[in-house]
Amino acid sequence: MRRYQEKATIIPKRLETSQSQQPVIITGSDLVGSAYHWNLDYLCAHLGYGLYTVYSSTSGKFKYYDEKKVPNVPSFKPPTSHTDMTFQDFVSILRQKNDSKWIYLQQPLNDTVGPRIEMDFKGFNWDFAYRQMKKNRWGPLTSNLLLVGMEGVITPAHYDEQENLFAQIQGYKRFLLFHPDQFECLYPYPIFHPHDRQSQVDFDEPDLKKFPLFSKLKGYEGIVGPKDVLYIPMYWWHQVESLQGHGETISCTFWFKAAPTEKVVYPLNAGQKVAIMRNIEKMIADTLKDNKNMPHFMKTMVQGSAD
Ligand SMILES: O=C(O)C(=O)C[C@H](CCCc1ccccc1)C(=O)O
Ligand SMILES: [Zn+2]
Repeated sequence: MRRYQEKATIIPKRLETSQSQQPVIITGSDLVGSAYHWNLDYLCAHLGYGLYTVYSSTSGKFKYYDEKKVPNVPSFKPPTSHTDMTFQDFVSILRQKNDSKWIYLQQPLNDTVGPRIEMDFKGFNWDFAYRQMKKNRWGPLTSNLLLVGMEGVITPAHYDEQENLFAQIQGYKRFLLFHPDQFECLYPYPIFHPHDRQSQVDFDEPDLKKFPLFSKLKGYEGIVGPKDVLYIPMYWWHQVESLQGHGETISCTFWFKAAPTEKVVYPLNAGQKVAIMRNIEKMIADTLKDNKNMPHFMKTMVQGSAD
């Protein structure tokens, strides 16, 4: 956890998820056992010639942004660019070792893949995946994202709105995870901002004047290696780093929709509060139309009610 807090809680290792929406590193699941032999050469030979989205960054950090929201912030400067290319082209750029250029392939697995990859994909331990889905009452599986990163790439702190079984195939990734109730310490961007769901705090140079509560952050840390599966509960913040010295990383995510909320039980849990805050923020943004008034409007709303 380096400078972020004195000591992190180590993410526990288990044989499967527990029903408590807690992060665990699952060992021995063989969730992607049929892909343990995946490496760059094998993927080059068998992925076929479909196009893959490859992000590039000058800083090694790949802060996700929603292109559809860029018009909302005229001054927004995208921190990464992306192009679509064949996997073969991606690997040849990767092997040029041009260290000023950081690249990161992030592509949902689709039916353009060759027959060998399709066979490997069919060979995933789907029983295990569906057992976790049923046990935790998640919604349906939505997508499998193939991630191939240079060593050293970082995905800065953000949260996703789906449950995630994150399978590591090659290389090592350090995860920092933070419970949704650490919301106040991570200063998310406004919902209308392209960096919605991302933290405004640069973990390497935190501006503690602007983000004082960041120094109160308490989190979990875990390193996933080949064959490990990390359960990232929905709404949990996470930052991911491909560790130097272990070569490029290959991962595959299994994203599931949220469990349908049957009866709302009070008190609400932290994730439900995030969902409600997001809905309210969206309604206000839609009503105000002009996002500039948002901060003042919300401050007035809160301060006006202060007794
Ligand atoms: O699996 C996760 O949730 C991660 O954050 C893993 C992360 C890459 C995420 C890419 C991504 C793209 C668009 C939206 C959300 C995430 C990594 O491994 O570097
Ligand atoms: Zn994520």
